[in-house]
This record gives sequence, structure tokens and C-alpha cells, in this order.
Amino acid sequence: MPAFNHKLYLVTDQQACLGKDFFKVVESAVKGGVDIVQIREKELQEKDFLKKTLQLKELLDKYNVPLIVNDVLSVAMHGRTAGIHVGNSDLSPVMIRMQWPESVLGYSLEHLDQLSTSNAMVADYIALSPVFATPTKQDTIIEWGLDGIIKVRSLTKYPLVAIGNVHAANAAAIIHAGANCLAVVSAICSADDPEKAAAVIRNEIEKSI
Ligand SMILES: Cc1ncc(COP(=O)(O)OP(=O)(O)O)c(N)n1
Ligand SMILES: Cc1nc(C(=O)O)sc1CCOP(=O)(O)O
Ligand SMILES: [Mg+2]
Repeated sequence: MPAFNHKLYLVTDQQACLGKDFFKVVESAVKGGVDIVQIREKELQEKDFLKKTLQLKELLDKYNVPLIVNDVLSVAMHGRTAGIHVGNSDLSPVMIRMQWPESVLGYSLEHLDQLSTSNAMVADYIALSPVFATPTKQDTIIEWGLDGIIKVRSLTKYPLVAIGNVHAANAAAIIHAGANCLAVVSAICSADDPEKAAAVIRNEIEKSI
């Protein structure tokens, strides 16, 4: 199982880029301090998803930043990416681990009782889904909040990724509560200056660990 030592995780969203060039947004975010990227495409057919993934991987390889694919195992594997993120409506982490043992595998935790399942156990990191409610993804079940992070932290040593309405102003509190990594969509993708936005969040993280 690869170590997951990342701190600032960009989850891409073409729409959230608000018309800015997708690849420039990602490159700027990496220059600002993003150290892992997930490509999340809900509208693209598999062929186009793979094409965009390969293009993004070529860019990220120059910075030695790993690329994770959301949901689609075939794209993640054919794109020779670092791994995959799945939630509870996707192919299960247990099935993925059997087919792709060396992948970086992320799993979304939506209930406390999922923490002791084999799906959580085979993952490399656990995403608190969502830490705060967000307009970017509305089909969520709970809101972990800071108390939820503290609770999950007390029960597991797995790396915890906080996602959902994460931005510069709450970054320090989320890290202090016990998250290892912050995952961000709109606070970086929708910023006028994604490099600066990433740098400010990264600085908050570094000050808080
Ligand atoms: C880092 C990270 N955390 C959580 C999610 C959400 O995954 P999931 O619950 O499968 O929902 P979708 O992203 O597929 O809508 C994520 N993608 N990344
Ligand atoms: C992709 C995603 N997954 C979530 C989850 O709760 O599992 S929330 C989310 C979107 C997070 O966007 P923003 O940083 O703009 O709030
Ligand atoms: Mg999913």
C-alpha cells in the first residue's frame, strides 16, 4: 500500500473553472502548492475521459504530481494514473484492490459504521464526505463538521482527507481537528488567481501541522 503523504488535493471540475482554461488552472494550482490532483468528469464518455486524463497526466508528470481518477477504473488503469477515488455508489474498494493492488485508492466515508468495513480497510486514504455541505456536490448525506473529524481521527490512523466547502478561512481548523489533507474544488478552480488561492491554502496547512 503506497504511503499517502499529500496535503493539498485539487479535485477538478471543468464547470467550476468558470471559463478559464482547464489545464492552465491545474498547472497554476500545482505551482501554488497542490500536491495531488483528481480528475472528476461526470459528463464525458469514457473515450473522452481517457483522452483528457492522458493529457492531464502528461502535464502533471512534469511536476511529479500524482493523478487520481474519479469513479472509472478503466480510465484510471489505461491512463496509467496513480490511482482512483470511489464512493459508496461506485465499484467497491475491495474489488478495485483485487484488480489493481498497487493503486492509490481513496474511499468516501459517509457513516461512522463504514470505517470498520473491508472497503475502508483496503483504502490508502479516507475522505470525510463532506466535511461541510457544498453547492459543488449536493447529493451528499451528512456533514461531518469539525466534531466529526475529531471523532473519526480518534478511531483510525488512516490518512484523512477533508472535502466539501474547504477554503483558506477554515483550513487551519480542519487540520487542527485531525485531517491530514484538504481536498478543494471551487476555492481553487473558481478563483481569479488559482495559483495564489492554492498558495494561501497551502500556507494555512503548513502553519497548522
Ligand atoms: C477526495 C474525494 N473525496 C470524496 C469524493 C466523492 O466521491 P463520491 O462519494 O464517489 O462522489 P463523486 O465524486 O463520484 O460524485 C471525491 N470525488 N474525492
Ligand atoms: C467532489 C466532492 N465530493 C464531496 C463529498 O462530500 O464527497 S464534496 C465535493 C465537492 C467539493 O467542492 P468544493 O470544494 O467546491 O466545496
Ligand atoms: Mg464516486
